[in-house]
Amino acid sequence: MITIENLRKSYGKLQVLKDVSVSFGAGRVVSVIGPNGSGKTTMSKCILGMVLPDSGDIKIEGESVLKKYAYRSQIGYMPQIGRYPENMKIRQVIQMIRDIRKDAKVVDEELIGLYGLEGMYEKRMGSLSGGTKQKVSAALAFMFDPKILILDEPTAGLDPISAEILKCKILKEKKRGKLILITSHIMSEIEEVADEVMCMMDGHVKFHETIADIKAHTNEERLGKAIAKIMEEE
Ligand SMILES: Nc1ncnc2c1ncn2[C@@H]1O[C@H](COP(=O)(O)OP(=O)(O)OP(=O)(O)O)[C@@H](O)[C@H]1O
Repeated sequence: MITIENLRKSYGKLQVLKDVSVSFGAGRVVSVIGPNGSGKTTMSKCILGMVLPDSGDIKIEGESVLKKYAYRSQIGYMPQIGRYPENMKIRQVIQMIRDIRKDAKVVDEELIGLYGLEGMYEKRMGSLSGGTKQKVSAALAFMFDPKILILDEPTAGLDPISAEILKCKILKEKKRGKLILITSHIMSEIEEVADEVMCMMDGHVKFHETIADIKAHTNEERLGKAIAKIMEEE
């Protein structure tokens, strides 16, 4: 579904992506892991067209998406920290996005309901707690039934019940054939929702394997231990 070929990106002298090639298939949840600053968000932003790579290509269903924009309506994005106009009410933000996406055939309001956001519609974005802002971001990311979801540390700041709601939603959408890329540092969470782990290190793909293969070839039951073993080995 997404194929990344020889992607490179530098910010000034800092080479953040050094020849990244990887592909992700439909109906999969892929956890993108790696140390802080290893280039995970930069790769996601390249897929989203928010950062232009210096070289390489990104294809979605076989077609290059570089310098194009129509494809973005197929991607739902939940940023690490959602930034919204402070003065707008939740209701207005949701309405604004719905107006921008008037063309959307499906409007999925499941998370709005499960998170009880209607009850908070008149609150201004600037007055919301970090977790509530995350809930708005999650609801918006899933709203237009995108084929691809990119979720950057989606459960950070969510209480356990709200995190559980999001994990159930991720698994439900995966079953419907979506590709979901999740950046997370929480091993237990990765183990619960992901099928594959892609590990970035120093701008390269360190490994990209299914969780079952990672456990099998390291002979470790716990994913955290298995990953630590791979890091030590290489
Ligand atoms: N717009 C930018 N201008 C300059 N440097 C940047 C920019 N965006 C990111 N960087 C740098 O690129 C490197 C990779 O950042 P990136 O956000 O992709 O890492 P990450 O793996 O997502 O990290 P984290 O786990 O902390 O979220 C970092 O050193 C960061 O400071």
